[in-house]
Amino acid sequence: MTAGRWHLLADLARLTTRGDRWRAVAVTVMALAIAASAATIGLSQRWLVDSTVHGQATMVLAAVVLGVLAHTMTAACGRIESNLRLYLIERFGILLNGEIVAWSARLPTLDHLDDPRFLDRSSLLRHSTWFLAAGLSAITEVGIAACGLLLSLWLLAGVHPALGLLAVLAVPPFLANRAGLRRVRDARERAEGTSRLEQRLHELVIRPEPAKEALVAGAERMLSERAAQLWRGAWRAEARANGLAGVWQLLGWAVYLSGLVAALAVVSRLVAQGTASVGDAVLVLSLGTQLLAQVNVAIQAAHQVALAGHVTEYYRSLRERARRPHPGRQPAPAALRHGITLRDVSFGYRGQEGVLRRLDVHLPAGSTVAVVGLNGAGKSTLVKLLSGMYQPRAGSIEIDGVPLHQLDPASWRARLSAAFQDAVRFQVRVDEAVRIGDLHQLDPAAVPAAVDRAGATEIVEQLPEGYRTQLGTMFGGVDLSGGQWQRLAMARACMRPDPLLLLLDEPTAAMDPAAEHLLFERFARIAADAARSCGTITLLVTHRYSTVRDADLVIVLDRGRIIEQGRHEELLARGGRYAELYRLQAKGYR
Ligand SMILES: Nc1ncnc2c1ncn2[C@@H]1O[C@H](COP(=O)(O)OP(=O)(O)OP(=O)(O)O)[C@@H](O)[C@H]1O
Repeated sequence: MTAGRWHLLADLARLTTRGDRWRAVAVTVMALAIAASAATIGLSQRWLVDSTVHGQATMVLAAVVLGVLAHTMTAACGRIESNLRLYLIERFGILLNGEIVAWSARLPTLDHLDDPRFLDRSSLLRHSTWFLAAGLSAITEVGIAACGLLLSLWLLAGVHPALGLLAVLAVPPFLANRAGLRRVRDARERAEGTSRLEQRLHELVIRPEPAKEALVAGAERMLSERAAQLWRGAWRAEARANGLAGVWQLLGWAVYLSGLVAALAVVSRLVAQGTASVGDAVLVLSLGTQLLAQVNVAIQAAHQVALAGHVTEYYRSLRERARRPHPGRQPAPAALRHGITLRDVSFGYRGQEGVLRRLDVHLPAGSTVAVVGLNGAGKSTLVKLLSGMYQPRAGSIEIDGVPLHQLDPASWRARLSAAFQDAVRFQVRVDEAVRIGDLHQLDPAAVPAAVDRAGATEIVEQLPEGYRTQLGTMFGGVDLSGGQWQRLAMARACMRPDPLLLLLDEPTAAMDPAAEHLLFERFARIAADAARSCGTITLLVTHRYSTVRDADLVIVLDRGRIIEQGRHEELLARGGRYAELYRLQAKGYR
């Protein structure tokens, strides 16, 4: 184990005991008491045998009392200790899980969510909180088992120094165990990607939205069989590694057991020669078998520590990533005065290039900007860059002349409002689903006002319990139509009173034309008010050209490039790609 991991385990040890120091101390005391009583049992047995041989009745009685006390202490302390240990492990697991989720959510951009390595590691980490927690308590267990071992060896060496060699024979089971467990750990790590895929396939069959497509296509059987196949594959690989680890362990134990048999032969000889008592032989038998148990405990605990030590590397890297200060310190401006300027901006997702190429455009403060283009042109990607979810690979985005990466990401996001085509269907109460748009708004009137701005009041009034209606059937609530969900998403986007940038990425794709028309009329008024008060820019991504006629600026994207920009009339008059697409769509409606 590297110094870094020890460092981290020490960190985690502090975390585990945080707020529960006394329980942690109690566990350690109990474990020490168990280790001491194991040796006492051996001693009482020797005492019992020797006093019986010498006919010392009082001593026999005292040895029996000591033995009973030691056994009682082992049983009682064992029970209390294991309960306390479980309590600490579970408590720590909850704490750690909360931290992992909070750290992942704190990362300022989204590119880590496109990285399978990151996803595998964080999934492994979330599945391993028990290992981490158990690994920590295992550190004390290893220490205490080592103390117990030393005590037993000291007593054995007291009978004959050669018996102390049993300690050396405990090394092969340790090494064999380590080799086997390394295989198990590697198998688990290799299987993590497969188990994520298996989980995903499983969700496609058990969740209502994807399940309807799977059912229509008749693919549900194929999907569940594929999921089961993946699960079996991952399980077999782990089972194989476990089997091999078992073989290694057996080999290690075989070495130790031969040593124990040899130790018994030595002590029998000593008894025959009269240099050791029968009690000594009983002590060797008792301690030798207990030593076996102690070594076993130490091996299990060392296994836990090794597993925890490995996963802690991921824990540390996630923690460091979440704590790394963002270079952006400046707060977002109170109002936009000039606007947002993209200078030679290029971008590609992980391992890709050319999703956006050399964009140069100025979005004036207070304007309404429409972005159009064919599927895959890069429209949503532009929205993600403007919201700071991803950073340009080249060029810069400037907010009133300040590069976006110099702004504090939280402060910039607090001044954004957004509604997306694939809006999240929050399965919570209606008022909560809307309030998520701005959790800082404490005024109870803010939710109905936002719902009204999004033209969704009628929808809410028709629900059985109005704003208190539970949404989504997964939790016994009501389901909405696609367009109704989108209206709630729009209401969420209306929660912030003074956004600097209102991002609408095909927010009305699921709405009927009448609803869309009404909504855009309302939004035009809202945008105009916001533009007057703080220079808000409204950026609308759409495939419906009829909705962009009134925009101050239309940007036409084609395979990541801006091929045209200007007002609707200018672009029509130019007779280029925009005019072609506009006329094509208008013809379809005639
Ligand atoms: N998270 C991602 N990781 C990798 N590639 C992505 C990701 N998101 C989008 N892309 C790719 O980037 C390109 C642009 O996608 P984008 O969603 O920006 O297009 P769009 O113009 O909004 O398309 P549409 O009109 O279909 O919504 C596409 O080729 C897409 O495959």
